Amino acid sequence: MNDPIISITGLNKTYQGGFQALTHVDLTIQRGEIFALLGPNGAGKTTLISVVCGLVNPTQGQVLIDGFDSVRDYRQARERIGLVPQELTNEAFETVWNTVSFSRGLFGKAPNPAHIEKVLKSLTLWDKRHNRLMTLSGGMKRRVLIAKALSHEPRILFLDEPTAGVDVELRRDMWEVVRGLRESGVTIILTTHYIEEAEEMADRIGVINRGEIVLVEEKAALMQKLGSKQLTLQLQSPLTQLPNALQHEALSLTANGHELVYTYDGRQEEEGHGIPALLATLEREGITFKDLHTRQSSLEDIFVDLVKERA
Ligand SMILES: Nc1ncnc2c1ncn2[C@@H]1O[C@H](COP(=O)(O)OP(=O)(O)OP(=O)(O)O)[C@@H](O)[C@H]1O
Repeated sequence: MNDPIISITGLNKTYQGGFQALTHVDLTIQRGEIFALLGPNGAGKTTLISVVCGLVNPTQGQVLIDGFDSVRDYRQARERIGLVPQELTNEAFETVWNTVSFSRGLFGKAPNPAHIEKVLKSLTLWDKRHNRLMTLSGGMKRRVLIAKALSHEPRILFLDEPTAGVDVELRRDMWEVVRGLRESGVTIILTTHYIEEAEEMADRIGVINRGEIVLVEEKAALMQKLGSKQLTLQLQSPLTQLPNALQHEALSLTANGHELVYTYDGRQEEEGHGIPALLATLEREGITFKDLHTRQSSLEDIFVDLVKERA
C-alpha cells in the first residue's frame, strides 16, 4: 500500500515563548487507513493535528493534503479534512438537521440535502433529525459531531479522543461507526489515550513523545515484534535461587521463590531457549510445578516501555 493522502515532512513547531512542541516530524498517512496516534499528555498530538488542519502554522516543514499545501493551498487542503473535536460544544436549541447543514455551509459548499441525509442515516441519526441537540443522549451528541465533520464530504477524518469519557458500550458503538466510515472510503486518524482503542481499531500506530514521532508501525507487526509472552510456573517447592542450568536473562524467580517466570518471544526459540528446552531442563534438575499460566503483553505494555525508554 503506497498511496499517501497526507505527507508531513520535516515539521517543527515552536510556540511563542520558545516551547518546541514538534521536532522534525515526518509522517505519511495512506489513503483509506485507520491510523492511531498515541502519546502521553502534552506529547504534541493536538499540535500535530492542528498543523495538519491548517489551524496552527508550522515553524518549519511542510504538510501536503492530497497534494495541497496546508499553508499555501489552505482552502483546498482544509476542505478535504473533517475534524471531530474532543469537547461537546453544541448549539443546544438547534435541530440535528440544521446544525449539520450549517456546518457544510461553513466550507462554502452548496447545500446538498442528499449528502446530509446519507451522513445522518449512516450515523443512525436520521430519526433524530428534527430533534433539538439538547434532547439527545451523550452518544447521539458525539454522533452529531461526526456528522458535522462529514457534512462537507471530506476524504480525511480526524477524531480527537473520540471516546474520551464515554462508557464501554458507547465506545464499542463508536468503533463500529468509525469502521463503517472507513468502509465508505474515508481515511481516519484518531488520537487516543485508550490503548485498547488503538489495538482494536488501527491499521497502523504512531507513537509521539515529547514532540517526536518515536515509532510508526503496522499494528500487527508491532504486536509481533515488540510483544512478548510470559509463562509462569507455580513450583511444587520454592527455590531460594535459580540453579546454574536455569541462569538466563529470560528467567526469574518471583513470589518468594514460589514462581518461575519465563519471558519469551520468537528470539528465545531461535537461540534454543524455547519452552521445550526449559521443560527438559526442569526435569533434569528435578524441579516440578503444580500449575502454569501464560500471558501475552498488550499494546499497553509496549507503549509504556517505549515512552519510559525515552523519558
Ligand atoms: N499555544 C501554545 N503556546 C505554548 N505552548 C503550547 C501551546 N499549545 C500547546 N502548548 C504546549 O505544547 C505541548 C504539546 O501540547 P499538545 O496539546 O499538542 O499535546 P497533546 O499530546 O495533545 O496533549 P493532551 O493529550 O494532553 O491533549 C504541551 O507541553 C503544551 O503545553
